[in-house]
Amino acid sequence: MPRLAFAQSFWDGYDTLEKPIRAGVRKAMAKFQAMSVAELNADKGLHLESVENARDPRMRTIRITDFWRGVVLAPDDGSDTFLLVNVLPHDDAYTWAAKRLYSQNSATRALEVRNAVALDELTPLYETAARTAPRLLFTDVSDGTLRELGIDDQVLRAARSLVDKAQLEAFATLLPEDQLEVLQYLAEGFSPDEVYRDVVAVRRPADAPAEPVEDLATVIANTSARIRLVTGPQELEEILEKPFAAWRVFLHPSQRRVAYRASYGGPVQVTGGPGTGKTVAALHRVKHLLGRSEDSRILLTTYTNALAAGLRDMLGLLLDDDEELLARVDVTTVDSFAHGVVRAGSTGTPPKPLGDREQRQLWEKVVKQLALPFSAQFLAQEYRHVVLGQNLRDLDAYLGASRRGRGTGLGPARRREVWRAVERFEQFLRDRGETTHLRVCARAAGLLADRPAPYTHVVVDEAQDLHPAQWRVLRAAVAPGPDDLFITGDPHQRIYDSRVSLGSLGITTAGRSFRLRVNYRSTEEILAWSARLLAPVDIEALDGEGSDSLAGYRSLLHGHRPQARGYSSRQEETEALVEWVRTLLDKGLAPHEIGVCARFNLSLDAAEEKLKAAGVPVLRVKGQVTQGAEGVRLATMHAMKGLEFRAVCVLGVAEGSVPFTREITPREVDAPQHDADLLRERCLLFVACTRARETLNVSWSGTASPFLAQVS
Ligand SMILES: Nc1ncnc2c1ncn2[C@@H]1O[C@H](COP(=O)(O)OP(=O)(O)OP(=O)(O)O)[C@@H](O)[C@H]1O
Repeated sequence: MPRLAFAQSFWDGYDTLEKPIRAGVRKAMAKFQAMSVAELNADKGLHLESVENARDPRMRTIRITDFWRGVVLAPDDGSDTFLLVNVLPHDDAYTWAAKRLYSQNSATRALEVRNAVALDELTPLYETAARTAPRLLFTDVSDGTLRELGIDDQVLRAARSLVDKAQLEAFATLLPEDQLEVLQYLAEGFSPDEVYRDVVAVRRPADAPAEPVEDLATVIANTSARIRLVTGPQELEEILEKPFAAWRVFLHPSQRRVAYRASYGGPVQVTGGPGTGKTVAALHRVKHLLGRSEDSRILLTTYTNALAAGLRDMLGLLLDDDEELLARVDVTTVDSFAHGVVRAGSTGTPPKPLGDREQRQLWEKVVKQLALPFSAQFLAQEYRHVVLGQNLRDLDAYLGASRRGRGTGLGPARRREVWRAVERFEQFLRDRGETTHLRVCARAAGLLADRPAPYTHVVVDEAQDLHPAQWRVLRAAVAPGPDDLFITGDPHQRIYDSRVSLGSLGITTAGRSFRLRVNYRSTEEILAWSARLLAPVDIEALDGEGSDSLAGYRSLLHGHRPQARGYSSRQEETEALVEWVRTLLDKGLAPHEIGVCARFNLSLDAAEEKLKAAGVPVLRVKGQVTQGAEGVRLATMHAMKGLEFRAVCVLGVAEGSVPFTREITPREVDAPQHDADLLRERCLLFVACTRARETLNVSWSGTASPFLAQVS
């Protein structure tokens, strides 16, 4: 019996096919599992036929319905794997198939596809223009180097005709996948060695013979990043029945490498810009760790309860709702976990954690009572960054502590005054039966330190915002050793005021740090626009050592440029929002595929009212997102973390609001804190904008936010 495989190009369109066409696909595919090659060729219903004037002689089409045909790559070398590459209306299927050429990449050994006809047509035009260009894109890379990286004759000629990155992007949909990625990395300025390591080596099979083996079945087996092999009728039924979630199956090689490495010597750090599949990598790591031993117990954490609920659903999907496996994973936030530990270790009612605003009020009371020369804001920050950040328990520890990163110097006399304030603050909390989340974390870390670690592995998503007190809980939840911590995060998305040096907390990732660069969520236009928001600033690395960058960060998707527009009044801006939402709904977007966000809940109230009045269903996202409920999602910028929508409108990006003046410590009070506050607000806008998959609309009334100066 022949074997059957599905290319990613087929899945890209599968979910949008109508029911009868999907049924046709299932019926046709079942035949591939039931008949011999000779029977397939003779089957009248399937009508397997070759494509006239095809660039690839192995191209065939098959009947799906009267009007739809499947495009199949058929082996002609005696091997037995058929590959379904697309399903299209009859005429389109033939045109598409005739232009495509499948080939094996000489370096990665994977199967790639190109639009050979378009490449032949376009290259000479670009070559003519290139003759008079002052500089070509790949001047500095020799033919020999390009060939070692898998570039073949046709692609080499095209590459030599390009003058800049924009032209490379214009070729992107025509070029073979792995070769395109090699060229994109080179165009970003990565050295050939780095490109070999990050693009070729991660794909090339470990046991690849010196000379490529060319039979189609072997080449298909080398292409797990883009092709799914189906082993039996049950698997076929399952994958065609369920909505297809590409992230479950087709990992980018850089994702697969980090998630499925058998074992690491210690903590691992995976960074990458928004939408690069860090959460997906974390989930696959959980799957791998569960499969390694029946004794593994895993803590999977993320930042908010809403995100934890989303992770739980995704994990269920990835593990096919296997109850035994799911029972071995706790998915929660660090705070909830810490509360659980403290609750289990104490009798009586546990103290109630206060929110930021209530804590600020308490600090104000302290300042007033003790008549101190500090502001409540200063004390709250000192307590958070220095006292809790370093887990200082008494005056002596505080007197000797480093206050790196704090702008105002404090001599011993001043420190004594601060400590008096700390003691008074904590006394207030005790008297009122209250606490703070970070104090609960400090307590939980202490309790965990005295007992055997409850987990064999801890996987941390959205790690960039965790406070040292939260890291201490995670450190204590698993014994130091191989595969203890797997950490994913993006320092460009830091939106809370946390500063960490992971090394000083016993979490060293040196030699085990990886970066993801391909964005699966947003179009290149949205990414490039959003990345410019961060261009003027330096971003500290996730582990607190050195800085991070978005070099090489890119998307394979293309679309419209984001719109940024100012209005003369709030009312006009809200009216434009309603119009924008209506246009998207008319285009066929479902309400829940549209996200509207703003810095303040107040701005969302106005938007909600206007949208409702226009008959548009809306749903406020606060904490948990109600599953299944329909409505345009309205969320503050903070609540947008980790979410994504086909279209996003960021409202109210005006001076005074973004950055929010009240949240910015005056420069004269504390210069480093002032800069940190501004950076946090800038990152917040970046997070909001990078939630958009296809459409991004940014608006304001009055004067635009100063952060928009670099992008428009
Ligand atoms: N290998 C993949 N194939 C297809 N889709 C993928 C893949 N990896 C990730 N995605 C999709 O890309 C989107 C972003 O992925 P994910 O949420 O894991 O990224 P992230 O890096 O954690 O993003 P952020 O930092 O912005 O929260 C999701 O819709 C996810 O399903």
